[in-house]
Amino acid sequence: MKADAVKISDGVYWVGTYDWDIRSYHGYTLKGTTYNAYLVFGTEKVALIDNVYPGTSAQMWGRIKDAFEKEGRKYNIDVIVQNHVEKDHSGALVEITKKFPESNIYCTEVAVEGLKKHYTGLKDAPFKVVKSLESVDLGGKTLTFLEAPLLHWPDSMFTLYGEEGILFSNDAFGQHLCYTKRFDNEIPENVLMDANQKFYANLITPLSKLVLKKFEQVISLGLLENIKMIAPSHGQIWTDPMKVISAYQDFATGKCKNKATIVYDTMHYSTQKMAHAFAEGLLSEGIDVVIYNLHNDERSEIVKDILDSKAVLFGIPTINDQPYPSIGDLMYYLRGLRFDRTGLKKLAITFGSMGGKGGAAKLIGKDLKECGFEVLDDSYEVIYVPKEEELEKCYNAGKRLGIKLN
Ligand SMILES: Cc1cc2nc3c(=O)[nH]c(=O)nc-3n(C[C@H](O)[C@H](O)[C@H](O)COP(=O)(O)O)c2cc1C
Repeated sequence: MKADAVKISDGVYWVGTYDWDIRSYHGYTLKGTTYNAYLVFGTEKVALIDNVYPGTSAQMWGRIKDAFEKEGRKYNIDVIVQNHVEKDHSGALVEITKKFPESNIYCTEVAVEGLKKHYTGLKDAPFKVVKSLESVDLGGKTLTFLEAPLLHWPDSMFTLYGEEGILFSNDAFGQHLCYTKRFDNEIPENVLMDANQKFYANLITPLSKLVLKKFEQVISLGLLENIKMIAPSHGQIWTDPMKVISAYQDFATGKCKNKATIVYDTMHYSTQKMAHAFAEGLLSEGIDVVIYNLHNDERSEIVKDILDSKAVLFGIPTINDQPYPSIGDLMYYLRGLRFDRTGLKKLAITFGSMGGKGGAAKLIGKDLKECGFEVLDDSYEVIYVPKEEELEKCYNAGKRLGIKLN
């Protein structure tokens, strides 16, 4: 198909694809995303950095053809860089190697194994294993590789086009957005930063310590000041790298807003009344409050707000001697994300309505401790519909928490 390449710098083009229709990706809700691939034209060689999700490659081929026409160059890719194994960045790799059998695939040693496990067509592919600070010269343009194990998979690496200071960071610094403009400053800033936060919360949170280590390494190698642009594999390209780097530093060190997230579910609206009373108490102390109802809202959005909240309040009624089960989905997710990996524990309060012995609030309090939260109180349980004085107790508890957070 015919599709235009987007020039992002001298001899560098975005040749990725729009996925307009995707609404859920490994449980992450989104309204479309982009799979960003980039072509870098040196005087001698041409490199393709990352590629696209299986089934979307027609767009990419259209853009690649367009970029070659724009540059007036012979249609040949010499260097294939695969920063990460995951299918949304490697789905066209077999096609690419078939079209350009003379080209090498530059990736980490771990990536070779991962790619072979994903694609039988790569059994005898011409891999070229690279290590940190090894380079390939394209002629006037140098690509330098930086291994980034576990950021976010064991195979991950970054590629730096040194002369122009463009960091091809793959998933790091990405956002699931599907705008038709490619740069950060071409879309509303709040939308960009919100998408960045959601991406960090869901994919990078458990890696916070590694993020800080990687920043230290990049600084000690003197690379940071050279980075003028960050071109991730999803969403917008950062022309202001420090904006996203400082956001990552804040997230990775557990810096929070004066904010609390309340998450609840309810069968007959009693727990909801309690949630609203806690919210009013927090608001009376000037704390920002975000409320999610587990019946309507899903985990990938909820954790975005937990990320920069100092406290989280969980309200769950008891059913069959257990917490209402919708909390289980979120709880398993929190257990993996481990918001305390920053070294700081978020405060938590649990509450809920019951009809008999109750116990849900205590049970989820125990689970939350195991997930790395500091549970302040797990005893706010009321029988059936909360009375005015019981709601006042919730309000006062919210207020006390607000004072603590200020
Ligand atoms: C199917 C069912 C099972 C329940 N099991 C229990 C239980 O085991 N222990 C208890 O204390 N309450 C139990 N309850 C009572 C609820 O916890 C109670 O109605 C509570 O007020 C519901 O809070 P909500 O209005 O926020 O949904 C049960 C309710 C239902 C509908």
